[in-house]
Parts: sequence; C-alpha cells; structure tokens
Amino acid sequence: MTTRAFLITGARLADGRTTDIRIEAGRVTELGAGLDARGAETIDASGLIALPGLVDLHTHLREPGYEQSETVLTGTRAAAAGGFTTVFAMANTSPVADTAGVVEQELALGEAAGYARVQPIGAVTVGLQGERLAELGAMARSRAAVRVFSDDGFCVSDSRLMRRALEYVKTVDGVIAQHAQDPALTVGAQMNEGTVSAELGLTGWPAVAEESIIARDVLLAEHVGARLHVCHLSTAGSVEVLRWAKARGAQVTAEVTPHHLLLTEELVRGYDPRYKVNPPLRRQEDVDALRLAVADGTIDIVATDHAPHPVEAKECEWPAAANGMVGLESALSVVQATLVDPGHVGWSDVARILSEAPARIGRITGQGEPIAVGSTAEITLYDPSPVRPFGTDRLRGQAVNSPFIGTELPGRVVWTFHDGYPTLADGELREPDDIAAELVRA
Ligand SMILES: NC(=O)N[C@@H](CC(=O)O)C(=O)O
Repeated sequence: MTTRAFLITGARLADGRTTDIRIEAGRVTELGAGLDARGAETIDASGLIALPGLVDLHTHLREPGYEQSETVLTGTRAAAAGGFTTVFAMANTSPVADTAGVVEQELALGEAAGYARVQPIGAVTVGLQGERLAELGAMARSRAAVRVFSDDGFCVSDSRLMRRALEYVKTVDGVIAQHAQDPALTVGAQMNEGTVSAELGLTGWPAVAEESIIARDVLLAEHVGARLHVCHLSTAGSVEVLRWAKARGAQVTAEVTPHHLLLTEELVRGYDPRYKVNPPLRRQEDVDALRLAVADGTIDIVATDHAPHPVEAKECEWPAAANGMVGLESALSVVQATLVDPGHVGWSDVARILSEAPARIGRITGQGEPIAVGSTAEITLYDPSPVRPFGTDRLRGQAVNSPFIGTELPGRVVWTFHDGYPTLADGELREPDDIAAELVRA
C-alpha cells in the first residue's frame, strides 16, 4: 500500500458510466463527476476503460527452479504490463509446490516483488507424479491459504486418486483445477489429431483425450459434492460436455486461453515451435465453439496459461520443442479481438471473465471486486483503440515465446494500479526500487 492519493479523471467503467475515481491509501474513496483533485496526482483517463484489476487463474512463474525461463519478479512485471493485479502461480516449479514450505516461499517472493499478488496453487500429488496426494491440508492452512490445487502439465489420471483429492479439497472449500488429458491417448502427441496431423505426419492428440477426462471428473465431482475447475478447455466437444455438466447442476467451472480463442492448427504447417502448446491448437470449429461458450456463460473465465520458455527450448525442431506460450501481456488485447469486437461480450463481461469470476473460483478476497467506493484499488486502465503491430517491445517478462509477435492486435493497457499504487504508469513499468520505496513509506 502507498500513502499517495490519485485522481483518475473521465474513465469509462465496465458498465458504461463515465466517472472520476479517487484512490487513497489503497482504496477507492470517491466516484463521480468533477471530483476535487486536491492532494492527489491526476491521471487523465478520457477514452480509457477502467476494469477491476485482472486476475489470472493460470500462470507459470517458473521460480523456484526454472529461473532461466521466468522468475516471480519478471513474471509479475509481465502481469502488471498486461493489466493483471493477481496471478495464481502453477505448481510445476522445482521443487514442486507440493508442501506448505514451497507455497509460502512463492507467496513471499510475490510480496517482495510488489508488482502483483501472487497466489500459489498447490500440487495435487507429490512431485506431480500422480501417485499419492500432496499435503493439501497443510498448504490450505499455511500462510498462502491455498484453495486451488492442480498438477497442471499432467493430468490426475488415476480415478481413485482424483476422487480422494476432490473429497479432501471439499473440506477446505478448495477446488481441483484439472489438466484434462488422458495420457494413454496422447503418447508422443505433437499436435491436434485430424487431417492436418495426418498430412504432416505428426502424432495426433485426439479431442477425446480431453473430453473423456472432463466427463469422468464431472461425475466424480458430483459423486462427492466437490468443486471441479477445468483448465484450458480446447475443443467443441469439451464445451458440449461442460454444458451437460452445468445442466446437471455439477459444481464445475472452466477456463479457455486467449490463444485457443484466436489461433488454429493450420499454423503448425510452418513448423514454428512458437505454436506448440498443451493442449494443442485445434480447428476453426473449435475456436468458434469456444467463443460462443464464453458468450453464453458455459465457459466461466479466460486464463492465460502464461508458459515462458527459454529461447533454446523453442528455437529447435518441432518434436524437440517445449509446449507453451507466454500470454500475460497480450491477453486483454486478444479478448478484445476475439470476444468484444465481434460482439460476443461487452466490457462488463470482460470484468467478469478476467477478474471477478477467477477471484471467486480461487476464493481470494480484495481482488475481482467491481470498482466502487470502499473497494480495494486494484484497477486496470485500458485503451481499446484500433489494431497495431504486436512486437517484442510489448513483452515485459523474460521470455519471448509469444505466438502473437508479428500480428496486429487492438488495444493497450496504459495504467495498472495494485494495492493503490501504479505498477504500470502511462505504459511504463515502474522500477522495482521505486515500488520498494513506496511500500516502505506506507
Ligand atoms: N501449457 C503448456 O503448453 N505448457 C505448460 C504445462 C503444460 O500444460 O504442458 C508449461 O508449464 O510449460
């Protein structure tokens, strides 16, 4: 928190109202037209949309263990540049985040960096090995107060273990975020299974490997009365399974990534490993179904699956390349391009799918609140202006494995306020020393 006061003038809220916003000591203290600027730094936000600070339920921060890809500091700088004020950090670090000690370390690294709230996700199984449950209770009771558990990168494929995990997290109001991929159906898989994989001679990754696990997990979650969250939904069939699950009243939520809302398997034809990702890019029919599923509320949220990799893991032949794409800095622009501009959703839906719903699913407070008097000052100011080239200058983390480099995307995040202070100011990231000094003064 900071002692400084800010007056944001002429911003458009997600519901369309234009207002000034006064921020003091980490809170929104006044809303309305023509507010008094006394004692405050004024920010002219005419033409900008004010959204509640974005919350990403699915970020890979890589620290501890893979600092050559990303650190908590560089990853949260990317988050701030993309308008995020909270990132849920996936557990596939080294050591794996499967103990109270590691999740508390992750939390502390986030606090020290100061760019965004880092909310650790705990592993479901020890070492992501899928053999025995990790210390779910100890992680939930730790200072990190973990509520989201995931072996992401791997599927909890053993049905008995998945059932036990669901039973366990129910007792702490937690959720299992499942990476739905039947490993037996995807041995050696390199891309989506279909005519393109047949033409290219690459081992295919069938849609049913995802859909069958989602269907099983919905039944397991219903059976034990627990919450299930499905990570990175990628097929039209998965949308159908989810519709069926929600119609039955199952406590299931789901996410889609920006890249699955925009890109298709056709890009694999160029063998550029930037397009290699888990789950793989699918068909245009899948992209269309995913967009409609966000529009009608079947898919609850957009989550980035920000997966940074070093250059050597991507500048190699397709089969040897790592899966994953960075996404924090481009997420809001891709959401505008794929959902807002075509008329599928409005800005109040964007506030829901990129802030309010992920905070609710992850059971965190003080984030994802509509901008109102008394709410925490977690605010993203976004300029939804026309398309422009998306270049490496837009990437503010350590890795450059973005599939959007060289494309044109609309919009730009201009200011990000976290805990009442700007982590991104007029398009420029604040320096760590400035943020540290601000936090000390508070
Ligand atoms: N989404 C990805 O393509 N990669 C993820 C893990 C994974 O889901 O394979 C990563 O950690 O790199």
